[in-house]
Formats: sequence, C-alpha cells, structure tokens
Amino acid sequence: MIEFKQIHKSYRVAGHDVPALNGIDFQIGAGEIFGIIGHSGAGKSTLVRLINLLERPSAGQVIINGTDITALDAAGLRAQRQRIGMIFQHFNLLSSKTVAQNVAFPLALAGEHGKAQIKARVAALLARVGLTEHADKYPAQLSGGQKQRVGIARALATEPQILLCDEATSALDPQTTQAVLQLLADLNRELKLTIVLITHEMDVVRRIADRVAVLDAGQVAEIGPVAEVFLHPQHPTTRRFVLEAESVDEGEQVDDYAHVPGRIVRLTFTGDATYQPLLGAVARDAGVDFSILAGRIDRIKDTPYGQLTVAFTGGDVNAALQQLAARGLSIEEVRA
Ligand SMILES: Nc1ncnc2c1ncn2[C@@H]1O[C@H](COP(=O)(O)OP(=O)(O)OP(=O)(O)O)[C@@H](O)[C@H]1O
Repeated sequence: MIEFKQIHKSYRVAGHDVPALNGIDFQIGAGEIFGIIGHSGAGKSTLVRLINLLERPSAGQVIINGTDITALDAAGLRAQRQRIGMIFQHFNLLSSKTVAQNVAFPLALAGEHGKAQIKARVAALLARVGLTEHADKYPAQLSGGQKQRVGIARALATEPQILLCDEATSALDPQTTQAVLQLLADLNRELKLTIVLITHEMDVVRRIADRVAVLDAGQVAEIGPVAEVFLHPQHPTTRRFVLEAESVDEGEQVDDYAHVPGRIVRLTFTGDATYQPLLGAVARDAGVDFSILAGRIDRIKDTPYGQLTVAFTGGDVNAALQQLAARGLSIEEVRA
C-alpha cells in the first residue's frame, strides 16, 4: 500500500517557491491499478516521482507498506527503489545497448545476479512481453510499442511490487496503446503488481484503472472508483476530461435539443442492466413515448455500461423514471 500523508511540494525557482502539490492525502491499495489524471502542470509527475523519491516532499510523508520512505537512509532507499519499476513516455532506453542488454541493465546494477542467472531472467522477461526474436536489436530498430515493451521488461527485471507509468502510452498510436494497456492489465493480474499511471487521457484510465484521482492545481479534485468518477463526474475538471474522452460538447448538445419536445434525461446503465430491455418495458408500463437523442455502450475496465440521452413525452414520465431508478439506473436531468 502507498500512502500520501499531507504532502506539500514546492520547487525553488529563482528565489521563489513555486507550489506543485498542496495537501495530498490518499492511499493506493496493493494490487490496484490506480490512475492519476490532470492537465499539464497539475502536479502528476511530481506526485508519481515522490513514490520512488526522485522528488522529495517539502512536507508530509510517503509511506509504502508501512515504511516512511522519506526517512530511509541511502542503503534503505536503494533497496526500496529496486521494488519499484518505472516506465516513461519516451521509453528512456539506452540506444547503444541491445534490447537484451537494456533489460539486463538493472540486474547488473543490483549486483546480486550471476551471468547465467541474468541471461535466464532476461530471456523470460522478453518472452513475457513478446520480444524474444528482437533480443539482439537496438532500440532504433524497434517500433514505439516494441520500445515500450522493452521499457516494461526492464522495469520488471528486479521483480518490483510497484510499477509507475509516466504517460507511458502518450507517444503511441491508439492500437498500440490498447495492446500496451492490455499487457499492463495482464501483468497486474499475474504478478499482483500495483500499477500507478499518470496520464492526461481519460480513455487510458477508463480502460484499465480500478480507481482514479483527478489532480487540479496540486490538489485532489476528485477520487474514487473509475466507474463512479467517469459516469458521474462532480468536479468541472473531471467533467471536461470525460467530455473530451467521449468527444461530446455538452453545450452544443443542449442547443441541438432546443426543438425536441418532452423531458430530456441522461440514463446510465451499468453491469447486467446494460443489455436488458428495460426502457421499452418501462415505457409500455407507464404509457410514455421516448426518443433516443444520443447513446453509447462501452466498457469501463471489465464493466459494461450504457449511457442514453432520451426525450420522454406523454403518459406518466415521473412514474417511468421512478421505475427505471428502482431497477438501478441512474438518472440525470438534462432539460425538465
Ligand atoms: N524541476 C522543477 N523545477 C521547478 N518547477 C517545477 C519542476 N517540476 C515541476 N515544476 C512545476 O510544478 C508544477 C507541477 O508540475 P508537474 O510536472 O508535476 O505537472 P504535470 O501534471 O506532470 O504536468 P505535465 O503533464 O505537463 O508533465 C508546475 O507548475 C511545474 O512548472
């Protein structure tokens, strides 16, 4: 478990303190995939770099599995860092070393492994990330997705319990992003690896994270299970991220509905309800008509969800909405 306790961090720039984090106080559970999302300058990189003490807090504590890492001595910190892997947006591979040598590097650095042992471990890691036949190539000969797989294999070499991902898919195309996220999700399950990923893309969080914290100006604006935060965003920053992810312009949409008669609501279905014919049954029962103005069915990690914007006319609309709510749908009024 990773605990941030009353973290403050400022940078000293030209004689002035520039605040980056302002009272961060939350926990990340062991084995979780935890997303940290925020706009540029929100403090994401600073926060994630506190976990391996690439940055030190100005005040507060970072506690990992009960140990206050801000209080460790140099040897303690070295040992702690081996239990934390990190991958980066631009991969940070050594260009003069082969794929296998890049992956072997942290093992050689740790100094605890013999040559044969390193060779076997590197082979196993490369097989796991699907790069066996690229072992002797140099980074420049690989695609972006392959480079990030090398980054992942290298980060996992010392068998860390925590993997930090700093915009790890931001330089990749959508298809490659999907494959790398799938690999991270599989590794999380297989190795019970805790994954902390920072991103400015809600879609990355939606695909693999269990929980998310939305950072805004150095503070946590919103935190919770991804489905909750994504489907019912409370903070304006979160709403903006969700709308970006869905390519929806809410203002435009409401204007478009100006000529649509009836009461307009947004219905959110999750889990099994997503595939049930609830809307038709309830409409028949309450004697209302409905027209669907917008809709999507998608997944948040493994949970299917549907969101429909619907205009109800005629009959007893209140009764229809009550019935839908009773069946577990959540209902937001778009226009009364
Ligand atoms: N080494 C540094 N020296 C001075 N100021 C810094 C340093 N690193 C970050 N900052 C400042 O701290 C604040 C938070 O930066 P940080 O890089 O953590 O944000 P971020 O959310 O990761 O942004 P981005 O997505 O652009 O990387 C910003 O105001 C930034 O200018």
